[in-house]
Amino acid sequence: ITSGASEIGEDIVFLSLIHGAKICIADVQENIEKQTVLICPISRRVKMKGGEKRYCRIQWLWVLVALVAAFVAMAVSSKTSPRIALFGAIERACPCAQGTPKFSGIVEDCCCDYETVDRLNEEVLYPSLQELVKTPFFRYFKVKLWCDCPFWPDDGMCRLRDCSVCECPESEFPETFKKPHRLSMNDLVCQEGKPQAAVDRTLDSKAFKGWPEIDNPWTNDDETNNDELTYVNLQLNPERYTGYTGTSARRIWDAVYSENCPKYPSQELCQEEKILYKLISGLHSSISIHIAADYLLDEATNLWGQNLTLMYDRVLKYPDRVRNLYFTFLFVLRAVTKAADYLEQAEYDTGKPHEDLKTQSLIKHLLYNPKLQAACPVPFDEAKLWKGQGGPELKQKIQQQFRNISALMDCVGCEKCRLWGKLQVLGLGTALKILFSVDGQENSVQTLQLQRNEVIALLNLLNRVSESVKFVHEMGPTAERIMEGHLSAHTTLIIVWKKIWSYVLKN
Ligand SMILES: Cc1cc2nc3c(=O)[nH]c(=O)nc-3n(C[C@H](O)[C@H](O)[C@H](O)COP(=O)(O)OP(=O)(O)OC[C@H]3O[C@@H](n4cnc5c(N)ncnc54)[C@H](O)[C@@H]3O)c2cc1C
Repeated sequence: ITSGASEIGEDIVFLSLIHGAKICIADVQENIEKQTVLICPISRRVKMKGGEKRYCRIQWLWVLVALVAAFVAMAVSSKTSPRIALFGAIERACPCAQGTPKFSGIVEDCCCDYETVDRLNEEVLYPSLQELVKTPFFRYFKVKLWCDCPFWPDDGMCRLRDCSVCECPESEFPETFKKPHRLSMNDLVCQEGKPQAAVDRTLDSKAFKGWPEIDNPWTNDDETNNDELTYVNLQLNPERYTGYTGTSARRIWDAVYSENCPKYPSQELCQEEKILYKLISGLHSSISIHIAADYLLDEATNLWGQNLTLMYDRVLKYPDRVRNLYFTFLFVLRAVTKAADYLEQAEYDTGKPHEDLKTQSLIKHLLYNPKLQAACPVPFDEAKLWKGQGGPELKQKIQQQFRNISALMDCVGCEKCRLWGKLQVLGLGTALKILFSVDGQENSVQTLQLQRNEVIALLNLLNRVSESVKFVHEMGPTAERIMEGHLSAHTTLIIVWKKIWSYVLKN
């Protein structure tokens, strides 16, 4: 509310709060002998004694006075009716109360509109994917983690311990994934001392039961080579802020963009190159949104939370980046639904029959959801691509470019970023493989063969992008309001805090 108020409004709100605080301080002083500090409950059902009731009544009264004062102040400052001023403020704060959404119509080059994507994501995709990625089959990812950059040496720009993927005891791992005695006792110490960051690095040939060992032509890593590979529990290594920044991170993104799309956004680009750019940009947006959604706000107190300013500065300020995020979402979704027959029949064996059945049923629910099939049956139409003269050559060129992007992931100087970078690039590579080719041939689902790790990467990527789309949809309007407002809530809060502080110092 203070964000809509003028200087006078702030003063009134400030005075009301100070008087409320004064009563609070007096009461705390009274209660000092009892050594208790009372926090007033909102619920009336909480049992309170007479003195406590009185104290809370007075405190809530002052909150009411502060609200009324803000309401009056806004009316005065906006020279309009209090109702309009107040609802103006609420409208800015509440995304659901807003008129035309910023992104509407069909997502470029796709077959669904923004509103449908948001609705399907909220009702079907996000909840199913959240469940799916927690299952034993989808939470362990096989990856070569250490830095093996073919382009330049790793310069270790990782600033926080949160960059590291850490190792933990074998005991938490599904039996079918294990190869006994693979993990040495020396490796068991968690780098961060936090169980939630723990990683098991064992592997086992049984884990590939029922799944072919085939190299993906779109990616650089040889997926059939199990040497030096590590199993990582993705649930324990969330993609979030790691402190990886500066020239090292910048160099990777610059290389990714300049390697593949030197001229973008010039119109000289052909459609296919534009699509590769949009996929990378969409992935980049999604990574930035995850950093913003789970950010280390205060290193000293280890306080994590949302950083809407970062989301605005890196993504929302550039509408194309939001559009590319939605495009990437629909592209990957199309790949998943196109591979539906294959994914339905695949084996999801982790040695836990109950959980494996659940995985199978979640996959079916996702692939054959009636709402999804009715509202967005073909999220992206790949059939219109590679049709022109030189189509096959162009496809090979782009395949090589994507392989180079995949190789660049070995240069990421932060272990956790490398983990998610590799997973998501493999996920995109798998989507490209499903939609476009196996060895440059016209693809048909019948001949499609996927590795277990490719399927894990594909579905985890879809989940990551789904989370980003949801976060943008829900928090984007608030972030924009704060950043684009006349007087930002942040600025107002700072002013009020400064006033409270100077008042405390003076008294
Ligand atoms: C593969 C990879 C994974 C990473 N994972 C993490 C992680 O998990 N946690 C973490 O904290 N950090 C991670 N990072 C680092 C993070 O992405 C940023 O590089 C870092 O936070 C510094 O951000 P920046 O503001 O310099 O801009 P960057 O995000 O580095 O962007 C560099 C430049 O790219 C352009 N750009 C930015 N976004 C887009 C877009 N969506 N589309 C098109 N162009 C764009 C802009 O010109 C921008 O200046 C990762 C980096 C890489 C390469």
